[in-house]
Amino acid sequence: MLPRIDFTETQAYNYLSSHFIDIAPKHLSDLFQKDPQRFEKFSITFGDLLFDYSKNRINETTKVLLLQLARECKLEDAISAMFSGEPINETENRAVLHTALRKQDNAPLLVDGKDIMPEVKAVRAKMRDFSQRVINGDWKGHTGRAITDVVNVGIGGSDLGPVMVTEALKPYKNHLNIHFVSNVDGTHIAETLKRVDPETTLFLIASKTFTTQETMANAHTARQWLLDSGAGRDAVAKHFVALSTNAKAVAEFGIDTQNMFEFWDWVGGRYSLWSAIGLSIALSIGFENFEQLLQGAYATDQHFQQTPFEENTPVIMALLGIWYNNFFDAETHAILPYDQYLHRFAAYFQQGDMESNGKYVDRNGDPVDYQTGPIIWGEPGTNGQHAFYQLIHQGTKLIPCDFIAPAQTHNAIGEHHTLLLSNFFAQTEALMNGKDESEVIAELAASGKTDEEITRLKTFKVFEGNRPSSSFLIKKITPYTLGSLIALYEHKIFVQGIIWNIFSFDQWGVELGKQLAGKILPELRNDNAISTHDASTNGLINQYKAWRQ
Ligand SMILES: O=P(O)(O)OC[C@H]1O[C@@H](O)[C@@H](O)[C@@H](O)[C@@H]1O
Repeated sequence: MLPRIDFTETQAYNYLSSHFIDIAPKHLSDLFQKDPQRFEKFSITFGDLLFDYSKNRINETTKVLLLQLARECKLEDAISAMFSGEPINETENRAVLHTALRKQDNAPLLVDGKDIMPEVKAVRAKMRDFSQRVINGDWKGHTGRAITDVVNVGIGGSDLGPVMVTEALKPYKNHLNIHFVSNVDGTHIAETLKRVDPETTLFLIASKTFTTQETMANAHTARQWLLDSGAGRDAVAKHFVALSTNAKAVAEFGIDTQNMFEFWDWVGGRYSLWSAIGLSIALSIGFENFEQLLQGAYATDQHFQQTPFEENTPVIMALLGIWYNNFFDAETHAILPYDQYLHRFAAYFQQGDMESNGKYVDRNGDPVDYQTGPIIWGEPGTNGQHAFYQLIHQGTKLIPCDFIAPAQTHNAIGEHHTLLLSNFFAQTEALMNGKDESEVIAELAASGKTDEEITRLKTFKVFEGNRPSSSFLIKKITPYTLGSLIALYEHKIFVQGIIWNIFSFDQWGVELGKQLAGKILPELRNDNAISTHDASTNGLINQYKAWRQ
């Protein structure tokens, strides 16, 4: 069982509350001036990844107190509980073992007294064999032609991870075209089917439960499309495979369970890209590269388990988040990759973080009286700079930012990467230092402005700075370093959930909307006026009925 500790009642929280009063008025640029060792003190190099957290509104005391907070919340026990397979997802009575999927050592891992590693390895071997056969053309479609296109049909955790990773690792891609269909909006599958050939397309029906409405609707449409093309029923076995925990539902759909890649209820959907759900990744970049991704994540798992908290990257990431969320009252957290290939990274962690820690009930079942998970958002730089950075620099909200950039690019074209990285460095510096009034006045005077103009304009051009950021500089985005990076964020989410005393691995908040949609659906299948809901919902439904076709 996970500990039940109200972190706001710890000694560390008390100390942090008074320490906050000291830190809040301090400017980051002063902290840097006073301490030439600041970068060395507040940065961690882990493999090919440099985590610089020195541009955060902390000093050594802050760090000591935040680490004390983690200890008082019994983080160490929680980490071993997760890795050892205790059922820490208590509301579903399940273990949380996405880490087992990337485990590289041979030690057994028991869940309910049974070693799960042989099954994990068997599915990995099956994925290796299958992906190799599809890639090298041995796996044929129903007319004997090799597969050219793969369509992953899934949503949420059965979509976002594979989408993000296949995009991030495009430089490693082979000849297969990979498509993703998630939305129940028929447009998504219709537009995808226009681009593929029924003779050479393989559908991966990715659903942990194999009951998700969107995925089932899209899967049935895809199967009908195949049959409508003239293919016989036996063609389904050559063009459909399932990635799921639910063998019964897979068989009912008509997919041979031979063509099912299994995973288990101890893998949360949003943590499942390491499982059979990653088959689209293995098909896209080859199994060796998929294994590299797992190995990179395993390196982070070891770092997380073995490194003292002082130098433990996910622990520090999490504690900084708590510092802003619970002391500075920051409501959001921006993830800003300076790498076009990482353009779905923030979207991926919107689910990862917000579905995990967007909860107001604590582990005792009581409502919390403090803030929990932040709103996660972000877009790649430099595009974000020309869109929302205005608010980050001069808005009224404090937005802690994570900047992520590779030192080496996969596309060394002219000076592009140098230009990109100059923006990355400049933004973190600008957010921290800002620009004071005297600098603004000097600049305006140098540009020939009159005294009157200077007086009128100067306040608009001042940047108060003191806006915090952390930077991840990665030697190169490879399957291995990407695996490490994703796992860092996963463990950050875990640490925060432990400290906030919430359950991070269930997602009851997604159920109510599904339930109500199930009730409304039959009401939309006829033309009768509806009066069973509130006035707004009735009004919307009735206008929809009046306007459709
Ligand atoms: O993989 P399946 O079971 O289709 O679920 C897909 C998604 O469904 C949502 O409602 C959430 O519960 C997500 O956590 C999950 O990833």
